[in-house]
Amino acid sequence: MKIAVGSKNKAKLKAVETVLQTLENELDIAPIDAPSNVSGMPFSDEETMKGAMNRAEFCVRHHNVDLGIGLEGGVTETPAGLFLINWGALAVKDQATLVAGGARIKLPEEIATRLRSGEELGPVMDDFCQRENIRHGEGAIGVFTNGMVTRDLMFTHIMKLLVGQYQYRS
Ligand SMILES: O=P(O)(O)OP(=O)(O)OP(=O)(O)OC[C@H]1O[C@@H](n2cnc3c(O)ncnc32)[C@H](O)[C@@H]1O
Ligand SMILES: [Mg+2]
Repeated sequence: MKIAVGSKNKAKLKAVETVLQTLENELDIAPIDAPSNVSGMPFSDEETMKGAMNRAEFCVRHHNVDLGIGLEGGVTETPAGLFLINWGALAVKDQATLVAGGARIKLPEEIATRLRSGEELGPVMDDFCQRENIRHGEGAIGVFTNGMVTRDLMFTHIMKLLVGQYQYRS
């Protein structure tokens, strides 16, 4: 099975490999710089979902693959504060794109304030933790859940929701 993933982020690629390996041994997974065509820091469910769908659909439009996967992180305002959110999309040529949402947690007010003034979560997290490339590893969700749910585990759940829907439809 040929798969293109619209990202080179390590946490995203790990989740895609983990879940697709349970389907088939012969996997050909290509990481692609697919444009999300949304802002670098999406600020709503709608925008984050659109980013995931755009990445997945770009993969099947521009590459000869069976499946295109798009995973996108963002934030959204709620009555309880600014929440970290994630969406995933699975595209197959000439079929409706499947979507699924991930676990969400409230970000600390110190982080939320910086995002509301226009900064991106990736660099803000590295600065906050005084470490590099948190977005490729445990992610903000891993940091603020004490490692209980890391970014790759959260994306693994989204991937299971996508692949399960794909199997149900087939
Ligand atoms: O290379 P891509 O696939 O774009 O991966 P990314 O890490 O930039 O991830 P997204 O574009 O999906 O996320 C949008 C922004 O939010 C940041 N972000 C999202 N989730 C994060 C997390 O759990 N930890 C740190 N940064 C995160 C990310 O670094 C971007 O600045
Ligand atoms: Mg990004």
